[in-house]
Amino acid sequence: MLKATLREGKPCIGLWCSLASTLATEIVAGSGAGWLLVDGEHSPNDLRSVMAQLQVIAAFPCEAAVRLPSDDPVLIKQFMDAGARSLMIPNVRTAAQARDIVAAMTYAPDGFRGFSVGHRANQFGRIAGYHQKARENQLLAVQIECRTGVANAREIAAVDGVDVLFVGPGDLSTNMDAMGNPGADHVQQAIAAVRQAAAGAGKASGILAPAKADADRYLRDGFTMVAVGSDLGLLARGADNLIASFSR
Ligand SMILES: O=C(O)C(=O)C[C@H](O)[C@@H](O)CO
Repeated sequence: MLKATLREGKPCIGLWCSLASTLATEIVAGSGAGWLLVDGEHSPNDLRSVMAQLQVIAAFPCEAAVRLPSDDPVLIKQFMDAGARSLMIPNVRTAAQARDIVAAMTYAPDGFRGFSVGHRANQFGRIAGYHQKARENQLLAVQIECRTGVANAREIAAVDGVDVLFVGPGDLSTNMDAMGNPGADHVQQAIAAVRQAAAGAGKASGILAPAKADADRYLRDGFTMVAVGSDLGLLARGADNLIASFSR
């Protein structure tokens, strides 16, 4: 399981599912990836399409992590009830925000996740003790994507219930006046600071790195939850390159 692997400090290679396609996600789930990110932020996904992708991923030894469009506690409740147990939340900037996200994922008395006796997450009431044990199997990856998040990374990493500091290289570089250039020196320094903040709190760090050289370097540096490509990128670039190969 992704959470156990990361807690052992071991890397787990993942892929990003951006096409909002159950079939494409099912194809990618068979790749041997340790986790898949089902994107609800920048992809035309909704609760039903994400649930359909969770259903197909369930057939594979691959953890489904769902990125929500925001830290909205109503969405956290709905997507967790639909079976998402590993969440990625974009643009987390403060420890207080991280604590609120954890609380939204947690049943009372430690949190305020809405209670329902039966849903997909507990196999419609068939998993005895689900509500009492739910926190044990949940994973929270918070995205650090701006200067404020980087500055607060140590405090965010220290929040109980945060498992991963996950760098969004596109947003981070954009928010650091280096749009589209996460390789800029000052952005790389920020990325390293996030990794170090996570490590200092005994937490994992993650990043999306579709270029192999970058992914290899981030893995060497100590990132462990690393996404190394996406269904969208593989299809678009693969199609482009195939057609171009006949026009030379
Ligand atoms: O900021 C980023 O980069 C990410 O969080 C990943 C992107 O949102 C992903 O959709 C690829 O473009």
